[in-house]
Amino acid sequence: MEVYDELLRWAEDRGIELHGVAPRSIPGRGMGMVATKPLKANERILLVPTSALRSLDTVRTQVKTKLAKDTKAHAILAADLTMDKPTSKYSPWNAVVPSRESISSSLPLAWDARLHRYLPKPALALLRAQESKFARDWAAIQQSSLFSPSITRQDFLYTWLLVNTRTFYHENHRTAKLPKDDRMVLQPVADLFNHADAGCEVAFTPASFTITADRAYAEGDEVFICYGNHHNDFLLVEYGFVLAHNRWDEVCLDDAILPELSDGQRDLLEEKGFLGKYVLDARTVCYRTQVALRLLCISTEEWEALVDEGEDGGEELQDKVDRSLGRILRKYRGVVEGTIKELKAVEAGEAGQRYMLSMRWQQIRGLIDRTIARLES
Ligand SMILES: C[S@@+](CC[C@H](N)C(=O)[O-])C[C@H]1O[C@@H](n2cnc3c(N)ncnc32)[C@H](O)[C@@H]1O
Repeated sequence: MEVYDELLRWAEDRGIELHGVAPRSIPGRGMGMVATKPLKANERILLVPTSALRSLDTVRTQVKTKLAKDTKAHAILAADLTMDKPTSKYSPWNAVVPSRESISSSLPLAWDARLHRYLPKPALALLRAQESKFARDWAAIQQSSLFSPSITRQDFLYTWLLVNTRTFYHENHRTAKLPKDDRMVLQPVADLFNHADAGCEVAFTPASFTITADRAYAEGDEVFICYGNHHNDFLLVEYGFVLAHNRWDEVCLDDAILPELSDGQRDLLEEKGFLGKYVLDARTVCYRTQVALRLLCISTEEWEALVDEGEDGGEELQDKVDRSLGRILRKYRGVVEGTIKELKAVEAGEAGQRYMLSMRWQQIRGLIDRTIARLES
């Protein structure tokens, strides 16, 4: 625990206040914050003064001057972290952030690319977007004379992913003029809070960031914040984990529904703005799915009339739609089962990465099973 004691001393020197919480190692989650005494709802548990943030205002002058003017904040912060030496003023913080191995094991961007095809569709789309952001930022580093000798792609990928998983949204008079995705800061110590689908309140003013208990916690409880209302495909790609219980989780049904449609039906759905992005959550299928399924149950003319009038077609049609959904989900369940089986035979990547993918597909299967059971009840 020595490095954490050192971090806390360093944090105190910078005006960071912890009240009733302390960092602890949490199995399966790296480090996390734990209540060191009973906490009451609305009790302030952390304060980080703005002066303690690592932001565009604190990066080295050479990073600012040598990178092109349009370089994104993500790349600037990552470049600045890459330049930290063991003697850096941030070394107590650098000593506690996850290792290179832990980052590259957990985040799909750093995985063996042969595993990417096993990501669910929304996760793969997020990964492709992340790949192009990283390529843009890596190009900015390579085109500059910032690093001499130059750094490797792996060096930069590590700090880029650290920034990806540890930054907080922050606005000041300067960043308010920048695009939203450039308004990011690193917060030593606050970045040790893990995520849950509901958690403590995070707020900022020009003077500080604060974290306030959302409810009472007993001594020893892990205290979470919520990184956002994210489904598990998002958490997997952006943060490298999935939650076992996630009220925001959802499953994309495109691969279940699109194959059921004829070319003509797809064209029609596209024309009306209802092609794809079909989503199932714990309670319901989305409106887009309801509209698309109706096209499988009635004539094109009847369907167009319903869509144009914004009608649902009544109970009898809803029964047909529910039966159609049940049939499609039972079929898609077979596809999901096939992916889980296939993953058992895959040798690419690490066992833990394949386990994570398998766990995600099992969650998808669970959501499908619960929906089938609900439709049949
Ligand atoms: C802001 S950091 C939180 C502190 C981090 N656990 C550490 O050891 O430094 C975010 C990272 O923590 C991990 N994490 C956060 N919440 C988690 C959770 N509920 N389950 C598993 N890992 C989690 C993920 O690796 C994520 O990328």
